[in-house]
Amino acid sequence: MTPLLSAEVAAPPRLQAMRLEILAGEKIALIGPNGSGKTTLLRALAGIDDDASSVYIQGESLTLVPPARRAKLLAFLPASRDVRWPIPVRDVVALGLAKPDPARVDQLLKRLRLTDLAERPIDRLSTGERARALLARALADRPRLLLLDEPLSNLDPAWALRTLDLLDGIASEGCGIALALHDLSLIGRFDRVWMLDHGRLVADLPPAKLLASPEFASVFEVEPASTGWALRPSADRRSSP
Ligand SMILES: Nc1ncnc2c1ncn2[C@@H]1O[C@H](COP(=O)(O)OP(=O)(O)OP(=O)(O)O)[C@@H](O)[C@H]1O
Repeated sequence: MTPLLSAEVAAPPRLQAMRLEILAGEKIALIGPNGSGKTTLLRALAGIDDDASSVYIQGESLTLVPPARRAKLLAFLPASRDVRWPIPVRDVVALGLAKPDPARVDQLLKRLRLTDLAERPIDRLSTGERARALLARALADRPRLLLLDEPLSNLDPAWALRTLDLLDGIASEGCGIALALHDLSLIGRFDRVWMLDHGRLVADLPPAKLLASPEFASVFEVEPASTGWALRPSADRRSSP
């Protein structure tokens, strides 16, 4: 099957070279400790930084397509929820569309339960509400590939699950998704996991295999416990401060 995304990433010194593919309808969880390179990788795949990466979506080179076509191919959601402009939520969502489509904006506001907040300036929303509004903007033009940097991090448990359900529906229509997250309990919702460590792709595995792999044990200093996760015994914990 021809991949939806085909990329050779080269973003030294923060990322080592890696070759990546995403199939249509595939959902990838991107995990790794703080500073391992998740944001850098998503930005490289989105063609944001001026690096030597080569990214093809549906066979089209990201560096060659005009901006309007690019918006149809991919959307990138940054991890920051910081929006300083007092723009109404409705208008923020509309910014995700190449052509005006008020019906689509209404549909997304309803889907993300933002209709009552539609006229409120986005800088006067809670962080989680703002996260939902920014996600709505990313989804607006129905891009083929979604690159989402920690979209669940400010959401309450119900909204994290609703968002995953929403993404399941979008993936079932053929959209590819790569999503950075820290909540390891959610990786079972994804088809594959890319695990980064110090800028290197150290595993590309289905979730169950990843969790059982020696790479997981060595990269994350945690292990499953009755309370969720527990720190693994390690030299730095054994020594007194
Ligand atoms: N603008 C920058 N210039 C130089 N180094 C940077 C810059 N931004 C990030 N870095 C470094 O690149 C490395 C990867 O950062 P990146 O933000 O991609 O990590 P991450 O996995 O997304 O981390 P987190 O889980 O904390 O969000 C880190 O060591 C970071 O300090």
